[in-house]
Amino acid sequence: MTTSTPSVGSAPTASGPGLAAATPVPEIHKGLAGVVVDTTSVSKVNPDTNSLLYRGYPVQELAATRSFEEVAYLLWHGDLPTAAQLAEQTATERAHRALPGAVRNAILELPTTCHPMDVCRTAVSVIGAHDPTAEDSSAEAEHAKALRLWAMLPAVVALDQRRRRGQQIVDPDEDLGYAENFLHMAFGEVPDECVVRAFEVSMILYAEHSFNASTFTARVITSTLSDLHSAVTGAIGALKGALHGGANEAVMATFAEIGTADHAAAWLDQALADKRKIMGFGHRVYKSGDSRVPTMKTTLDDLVAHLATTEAVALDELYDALEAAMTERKGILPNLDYPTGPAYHLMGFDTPTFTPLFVAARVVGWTAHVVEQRAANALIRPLSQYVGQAQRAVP
Ligand SMILES: CC(=O)SCCNC(=O)CCNC(=O)[C@H](O)C(C)(C)COP(=O)(O)OP(=O)(O)OC[C@H]1O[C@@H](n2cnc3c(N)ncnc32)[C@H](O)[C@@H]1OP(=O)(O)O
Ligand SMILES: O=C([O-])CC(=O)C(=O)O
Repeated sequence: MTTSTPSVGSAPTASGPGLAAATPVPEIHKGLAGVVVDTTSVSKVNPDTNSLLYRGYPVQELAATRSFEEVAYLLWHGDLPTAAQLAEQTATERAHRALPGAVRNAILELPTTCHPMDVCRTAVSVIGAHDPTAEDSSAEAEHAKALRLWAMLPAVVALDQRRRRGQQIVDPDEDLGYAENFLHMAFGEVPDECVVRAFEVSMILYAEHSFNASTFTARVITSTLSDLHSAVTGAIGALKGALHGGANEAVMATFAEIGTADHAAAWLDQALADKRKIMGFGHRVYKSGDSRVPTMKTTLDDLVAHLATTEAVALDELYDALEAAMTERKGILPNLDYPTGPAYHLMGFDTPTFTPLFVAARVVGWTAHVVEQRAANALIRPLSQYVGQAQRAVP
């Protein structure tokens, strides 16, 4: 429903259609912009220093030196794992990679006309329905469920891409690390180390980002004392939108529309004249660049140099040309979805699979927030300013 927008600010009174003359106008924070709603110790996004810390560690350093498995442990437990802790987590993760038959069948029942994010969302819901500990909200049970869900999501994403391509499903390989196994299940082989590392870096960078829209959704759902799978299912719905995770898919659509680097500036001028949002640019919190982009862009450049195909080089040139034009015209910089889109394309993923890859990474952050929200819960229920009809009698 569209209503007249109340003034944003702290004007003391308002008058207008249907409002009593002296109704006080509260300060409206449209989109909750600038509002601090709670504390968190999972990650710190600092737009002033253009930095992102996971449990205190700079994400760039983690991406350069650590595995995604180690980063997942860090986000869930607050500290990097010892060798024994990592070994225990790894054993559990590898033991839960294969999808239960009911989950696999539920995915295979879904039409290939639906978006892969719908498949992810449905799969998590089915996994929850079959989990005998679904209603156990102790921190221990929540961590165990989070770990199993994280272990299963690569199989969900890979299976869905393969069935859409009419390919045989590839079973997980317990001898491979998380990233290698994910790529093995998606493509039937483990690609070169450069590709594996690029994929792993993207997973680390995508894993967590404080109170973004999908994480906040997970926290809202948790705040009602609902269960972890419901929280993740809702978060997937929030991530799907093009203003959030769906932008990595939309970036490739933009590149396809532009074609080649020499068309980027003219395309952008027309798109801005048409008041279009340019996907992969801008951010609610960072206003002078997304802290994760330099790492992911270097990773993309490494991938392009490694592949050294005409297509890869042309895509990188188009990337640079659109970024340069957008910076010059609007001063709006890329967010993480801008380099991950072309990187996933060059790795061989189908474009609609990009946002499910984000899901597979962000499930770590979401579930860390579910546990944190539950530990110090308050029902999340903001207020609104009513701007509809004044009270009237039913005729
Ligand atoms: C991993 C992630 O989820 S990162 C985000 C991924 N999303 C995208 O890439 C989608 C494109 N980007 C956007 O739509 C926005 O930048 C958002 C939604 C991410 C953040 O937006 P907000 O903080 O709400 O800022 P808002 O949309 O009000 O933008 C402020 C101004 O910059 C403009 N602007 C911001 N981003 C863009 C963009 N990508 N293209 C064109 N203009 C933009 C707006 O039009 C607005 O201009 P105005 O003041 O003249 O009206
Ligand atoms: O923080 C945000 O609003 C969006 C984002 O970059 C993310 O979720 O990674």
